[in-house]
Amino acid sequence: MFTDSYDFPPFHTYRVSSSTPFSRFAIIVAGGTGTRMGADRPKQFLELAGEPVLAHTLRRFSDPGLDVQELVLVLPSDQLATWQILCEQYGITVPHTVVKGGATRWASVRNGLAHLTAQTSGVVAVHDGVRPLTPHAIIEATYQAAYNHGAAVAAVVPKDSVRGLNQQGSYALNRSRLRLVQTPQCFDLALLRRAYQLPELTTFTDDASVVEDLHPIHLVEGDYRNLKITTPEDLLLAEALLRP
Ligand SMILES: Nc1ccn([C@@H]2O[C@H](COP(=O)(O)OP(=O)(O)OP(=O)(O)O)[C@@H](O)[C@H]2O)c(=O)n1
Ligand SMILES: C[C@](O)(CO)[C@H](O)COP(=O)(O)O
Repeated sequence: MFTDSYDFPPFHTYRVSSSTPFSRFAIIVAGGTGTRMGADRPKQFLELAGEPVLAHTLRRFSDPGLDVQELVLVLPSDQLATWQILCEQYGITVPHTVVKGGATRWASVRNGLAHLTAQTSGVVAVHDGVRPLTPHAIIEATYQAAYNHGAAVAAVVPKDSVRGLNQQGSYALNRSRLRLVQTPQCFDLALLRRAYQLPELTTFTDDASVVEDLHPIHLVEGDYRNLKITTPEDLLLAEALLRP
């Protein structure tokens, strides 16, 4: 939870906090093409510290301490064979199920969720395949917060000043009231299913924006190291952060 004066109140409790263990699932979305990276292949397959970006991400979620029961990996529909080759080449043995992605992140998440039909209850994390550095504590805290509140996403305070745009030019925004949203984004399974039955809107940029009309989103303090690999310099930063 954030502790500054603009902390979001815990709007209402979706489920009372308890030490009862709950089932955990994860959907790793890696169905994008990486246009902003401009590489010769989707950025999730690029090498980071000796192995594909996606291998790092999968390993974070397969940490036995998290006890994720089912790991679904969503890939571009024309890249399934590539991933199989990479798994053999790099000896990637993390147990996971591969699902074909869609034209948008929303469609990829929906396809991943459709794979969890056998599951009746629990908390599901949606995580960008291109966030390979997420600390264990952030994943755990987001699962726990979603168990207690129904919907929880990791977010950080902006470090830079922020300006909005208008017809005259631009104007200052109060950054203490803003948060930069990361993944994981964790949800009660039934809630996420309901949200993804609604039509896709062009305003959806993440899962919180899909769910928020149905349920308040609880923010968990994220981590500046939880980079999303988007443009070439992000890969350099990630390499530096992984250096012992
Ligand atoms: N149709 C899509 C689009 C995106 N994603 C995934 O959503 C995450 C965040 O998206 P982004 O960083 O925008 O990835 P890309 O869409 O690949 O990048 P770009 O927008 O530069 O093309 C990534 O792990 C990406 O693979 C996905 O699963 N399916
Ligand atoms: C989901 C996300 O990573 C949260 O910050 C982000 O919204 C993805 O946006 P992108 O435009 O697909 O990179």
